[in-house]
Amino acid sequence: MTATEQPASQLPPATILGYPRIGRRRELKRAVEAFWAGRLSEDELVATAADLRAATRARLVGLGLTAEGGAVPESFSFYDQVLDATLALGAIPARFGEQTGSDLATYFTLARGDSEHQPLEMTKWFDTNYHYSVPEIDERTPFAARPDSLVAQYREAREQGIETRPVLVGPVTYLLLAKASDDAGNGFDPISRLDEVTAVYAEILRALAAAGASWVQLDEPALVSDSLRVPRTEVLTLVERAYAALGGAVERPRILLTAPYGDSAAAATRLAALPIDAVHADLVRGDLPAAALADGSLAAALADKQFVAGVVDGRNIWRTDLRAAFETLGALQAAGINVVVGTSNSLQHVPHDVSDETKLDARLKSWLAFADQKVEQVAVLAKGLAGESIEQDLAEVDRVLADRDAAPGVHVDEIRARVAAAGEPDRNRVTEGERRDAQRTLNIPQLATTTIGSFPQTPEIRKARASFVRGEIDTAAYEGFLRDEIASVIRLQEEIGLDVLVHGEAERNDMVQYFAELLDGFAVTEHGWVQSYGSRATRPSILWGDVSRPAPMTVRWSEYAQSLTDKPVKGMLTGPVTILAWSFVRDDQPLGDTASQVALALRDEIADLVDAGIGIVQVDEPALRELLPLDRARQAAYLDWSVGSFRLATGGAGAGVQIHTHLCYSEFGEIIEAVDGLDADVTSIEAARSRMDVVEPLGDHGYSRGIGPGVYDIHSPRVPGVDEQTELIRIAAARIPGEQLWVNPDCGLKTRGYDETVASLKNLVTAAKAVRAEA
Ligand SMILES: CN1c2c(nc(N)[nH]c2=O)NC[C@@H]1CNc1ccc(C(=O)N[C@@H](CCC(=O)N[C@@H](CCC(=O)N[C@@H](CCC(=O)O)C(=O)O)C(=O)O)C(=O)O)cc1
Ligand SMILES: N[C@@H](CCS)C(=O)O
Ligand SMILES: [Zn+2]
Repeated sequence: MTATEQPASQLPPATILGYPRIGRRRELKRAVEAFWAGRLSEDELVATAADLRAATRARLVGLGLTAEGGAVPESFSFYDQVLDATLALGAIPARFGEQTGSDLATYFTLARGDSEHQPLEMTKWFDTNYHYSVPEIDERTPFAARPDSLVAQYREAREQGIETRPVLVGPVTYLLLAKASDDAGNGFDPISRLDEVTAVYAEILRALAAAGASWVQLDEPALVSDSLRVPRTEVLTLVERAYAALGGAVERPRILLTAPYGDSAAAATRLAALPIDAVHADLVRGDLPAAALADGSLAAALADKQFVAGVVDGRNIWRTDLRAAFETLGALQAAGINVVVGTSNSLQHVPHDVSDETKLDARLKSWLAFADQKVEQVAVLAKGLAGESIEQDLAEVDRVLADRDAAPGVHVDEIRARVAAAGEPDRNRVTEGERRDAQRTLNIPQLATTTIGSFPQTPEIRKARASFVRGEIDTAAYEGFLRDEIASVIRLQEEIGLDVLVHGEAERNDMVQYFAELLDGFAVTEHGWVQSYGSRATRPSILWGDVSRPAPMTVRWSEYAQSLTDKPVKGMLTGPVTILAWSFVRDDQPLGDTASQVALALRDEIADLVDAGIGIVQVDEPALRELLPLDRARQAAYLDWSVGSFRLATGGAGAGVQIHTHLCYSEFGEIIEAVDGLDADVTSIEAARSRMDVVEPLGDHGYSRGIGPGVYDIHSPRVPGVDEQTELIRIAAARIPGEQLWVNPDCGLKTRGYDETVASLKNLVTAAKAVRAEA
């Protein structure tokens, strides 16, 4: 039987794990934000979402997925897939009280908070730049199946003539990503409630089966991570327990269990033995166990199920090497495995469609594949597996890959020679003590106050930039606008009484894209939006060639800001690791090599800033933790090149130049050694939400550099009072000497409004003064 003649119960030969849900023109963002602003009714929002889903399904079928049999995933979300699971499980934390509005109103209250409730915390989803809403679970959290919206979406698709596959975060991953709520007893771990939660999943599956769903997809990326609370071997045992129960349920759709974002090889044979119907593995970042594949034991274990081979990369935008992927698939099929062609993970991390890009260089464009093109690739590979000739497609990709390799700018001899010549001495500054002495001329007070860099990106700033991009205002008008903005931000900081000022980053559309636009080797997109969290998105730049800096990037803005004040103004750069993490990077050389090129460009920028009279330069690395491999075995090598690239960027700064860095979204305790290794003079970190928990490991570690644990949580419009910030500074000051301790917010202020920013910063300065006076 060929793959096109699968029995009805089989998953069709091509599928993807998920698709972007924000819409090709960010229709969902606009609708959701209009709803929040009261400009759109709930019915209108719901209708817009339904239209988007219908368009997505139709497109996926148009691109080659089968309309029947569950090939099309139903992976829509209004805000976040983990939050969707929280609602589907009825796991509303008690602190939100009785929610009397609609389900959607409750959903957004959990996501965003309201005047009485802090929102659920947001944190990074595995090693991606996507953020999920962290479930809060305790011994009493109620669990009750709420499958209504999953069932409704499935039915909606059926009415459209498409039989979709509902997608849900699986029970083990859900609980391992959850945190114990503040009401939980000491030592409580949400995973202790796995059996109850699994029973609720079984009910959800029953409801889907009753609605007619033939397949459901449960995502268990916890299977590939060494960064969770329990060791990976135990995750596998938990998965076995949960799926033995789910698989044994009488009324259920067929279950596809996925293991995206990493290597599940060590678990493969045991996953194959689960009483479910299909398993997936990410074959881009991981493998199948070679020995079990060779001796036939894996195929034997998989005999009663399908295997979704994640050979098309859902994390980047390059055209897949179809010939290599086809060889992998062919070998699996030859080994007797019932193969379905799939993606490594959900395509939610890539933009919609390359053909939307009208300004990209045609040659570069021919190398790219966004979500739609990846769906087509999956479909082509499936045809090949079914015995159709796809040689033309394979040859076309061979040609494209060769063209990419030979294109001007991809390998630039001077850049490579400079990287090769960079040695250890270039990564080492003089000792910390010598630098501390040299930096005394900066006259930084004890408990110095500062901010992280950005001031509010007001609608006026965004509008001015949009007008400039559209050609409605000229360069002089736009730059005049930015200078006025900088002048006003400097004036404001002087009035507030901050010690170390910033220029405010008004000129930046994004802290990575801004640099990518000014560096050679990068391209930027018009419509390549990727969801970062909720309604917010970024346009990751495309790092396609060797990177160099044709001209200074930030110097004139920092120099202008410094000319307006006697206080020190920090220069503000994004570090090499973060520039890589938040871009789509080339996949034809080790990341460390690419990072060195970016680092050298930044090194030149720092030299120019210093020449222009800037004495303090902050190099942000909020993504340092994010890129830490999920697989422990690969972490040391990562830390080596990532820390090395930061040191290469900053290593040219003289002893008197104070280098700052900033990290947010970090489990700081986990990477404290790496942060120490950065050898920055001052590091600001997120700490307000965890009430300075981080200070403890710092004290234990004997941390001797400058440190600024955030005392103002910038994630919500709430204004932290003087007392609250004083208390946090006191906690830090009890552990960290005043000359080492900096007082700052958790992160940049770009998403905040001016009213709350000014009030919060005034309180911050008052609080710092109060604690200074206590010394
Ligand atoms: C610190 N964070 C960042 C991450 N990744 C990045 N690449 N950058 C980051 O800063 N990851 C971790 C966190 C995630 N946090 C955020 C926070 C905020 C946003 C966000 O607000 N995104 C905006 C888009 C920002 C942007 O690129 N703006 C551009 C384009 C603006 C735009 O949409 N223009 C409109 C027209 C505007 C008008 O006429 O008024 C249009 O094109 O239609 C700019 O400023 O020029 C968002 O809206 O989602 C993201 C991640
Ligand atoms: N300098 C940046 C860092 C964000 S992580 C900002 O202030 O927005
Ligand atoms: Zn930050």
